[in-house]
Amino acid sequence: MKDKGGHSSSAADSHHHCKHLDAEVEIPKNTMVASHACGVCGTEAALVCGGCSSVFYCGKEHQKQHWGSHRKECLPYKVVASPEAGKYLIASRRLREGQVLFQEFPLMMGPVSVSPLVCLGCHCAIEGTDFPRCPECHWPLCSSACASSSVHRIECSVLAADTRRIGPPTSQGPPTLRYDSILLLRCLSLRSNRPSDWETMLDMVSHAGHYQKAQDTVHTVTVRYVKEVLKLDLDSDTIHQVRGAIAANSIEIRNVDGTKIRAVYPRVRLLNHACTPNVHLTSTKEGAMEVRTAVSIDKGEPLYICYTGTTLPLWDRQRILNDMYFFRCECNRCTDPTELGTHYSSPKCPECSSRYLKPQSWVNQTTWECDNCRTERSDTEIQEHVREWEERFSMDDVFSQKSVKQIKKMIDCIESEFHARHHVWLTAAQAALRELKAIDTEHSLHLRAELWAKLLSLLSVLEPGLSRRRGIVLLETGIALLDEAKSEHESGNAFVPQLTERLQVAATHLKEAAHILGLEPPGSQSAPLASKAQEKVVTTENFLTRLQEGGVRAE
Ligand SMILES: C[S@@+](CC[C@H](N)C(=O)[O-])C[C@H]1O[C@@H](n2cnc3c(N)ncnc32)[C@H](O)[C@@H]1O
Repeated sequence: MKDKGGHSSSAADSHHHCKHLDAEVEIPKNTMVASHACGVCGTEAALVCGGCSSVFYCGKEHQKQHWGSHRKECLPYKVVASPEAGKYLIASRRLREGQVLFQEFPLMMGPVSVSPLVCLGCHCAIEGTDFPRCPECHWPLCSSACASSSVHRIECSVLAADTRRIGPPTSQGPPTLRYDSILLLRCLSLRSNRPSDWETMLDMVSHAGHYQKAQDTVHTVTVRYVKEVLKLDLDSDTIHQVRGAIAANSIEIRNVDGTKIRAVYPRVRLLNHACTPNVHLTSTKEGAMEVRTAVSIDKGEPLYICYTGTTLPLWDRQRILNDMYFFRCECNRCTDPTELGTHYSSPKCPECSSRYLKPQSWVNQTTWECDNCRTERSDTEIQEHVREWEERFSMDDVFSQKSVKQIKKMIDCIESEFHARHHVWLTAAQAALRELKAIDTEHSLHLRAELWAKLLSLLSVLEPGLSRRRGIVLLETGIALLDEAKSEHESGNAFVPQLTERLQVAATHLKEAAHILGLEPPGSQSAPLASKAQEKVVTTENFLTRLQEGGVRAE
């Protein structure tokens, strides 16, 4: 856990200013300054702002003079590039945890590539079979009014060229790739409607060449539909490029009704990937994306989000990154054979049972080896073994009708086969917690508290700092400890020092939960959870006070 600092934001800011002016403004040796003019007097500049590297000064005097206005624009991050990772954002000064770096609206949004029926006007799911269609292009809508929504107007006349109605989905059914063309058409429309956004679109990394080479079905069908059926007046290369850019840069978000849609953002798209992210994304209720640091970040460190989900095993993360983003992840977690001490993807050695097998490299098709008895297993064997266990425990009803004792026995059995931080353990623990919620015995409360605490310690490694998910797990762990303490106290068997200790831990977790969830943008779905965490802090502290006064009664 990172230190929370305890500075007020204004104190932290003023600290940045001083450091910024006194220590960070020396221009790097190789920087060309001849072509730059001082941002104040226009004469030749010798210094660059160390914060954003975008404003130049003839000397410190003018830099100090300019800071009053420049500080509002001086960005805490900047864009750099490398041959291996392309362009990406790095911290341009030390960032404290929980700092909002920027908020921005999408360049464009639209349905996910393969989607169930969704309205092209408001992006809400279309229910039932008797839905209206746009009178011009015949695509399904949730209401006739949505035909005239500004977002649907972008593509409607182009879609209407499909007079044989090959594109519009005919009825409710499984998710269809026909929706893949919608965001593509919207992004292609930027060319004539919003030239500077079109430049941004063309600047995005596109893996179109890979898709074409692999004859990717969705990519091929969509590009052919746009070119050959809709007869869009654009060369095929540009259509391929933009479709590839959308695939590599769009982010899945939730529409107001919870439907999955996707959006491309001008700056968020510059965030590279790591399997343990250090920045956190949240949608605001106005539809902007807020980018916030999850942990404190040193100057020069890249800013990372996780493209795959932090709780997938090693091979699933690598497969997604390889197949969709075309790179091999070499982050701290993927290059550490213990995955930061969690052994998240590895089983116990089947021969000596004293160690966990470790991948010999982080690529697929590796071998896994025990560093005690040197037993080896192939990647395929390991994945199959883990998958078998996972299938048993990923079913929703795996623990239904089971007693607390039976649930505990099944979890113990997993812990004898895998590390207690393995993802099979996580899958099972989540299913067990859903079931235990409905069982109100002391035994159940005890197991709940134990599982939540272990889950929290795992998540604190996989997704450290101020992520919303970690906030929710802190809240649940705090509540579980509080409930356990109340129940023990009511039963009359409680040992007060032990109870006090447990309540103190609960209060710490709940306070942190309230802090993390309180950082979510106003009006977001997490706002009620922040209030709930705050209420539980009060309950826990009252309980503690009464316990210390000796006249205890649990609420
Ligand atoms: C959303 S873009 C990120 C910005 C991108 N680097 C650029 O140059 O525009 C995703 C692409 O960036 C590259 N990328 C992202 N994270 C990476 C990493 N950790 N290592 C190597 N390449 C990475 C991959 O090409 C990926 O498909």
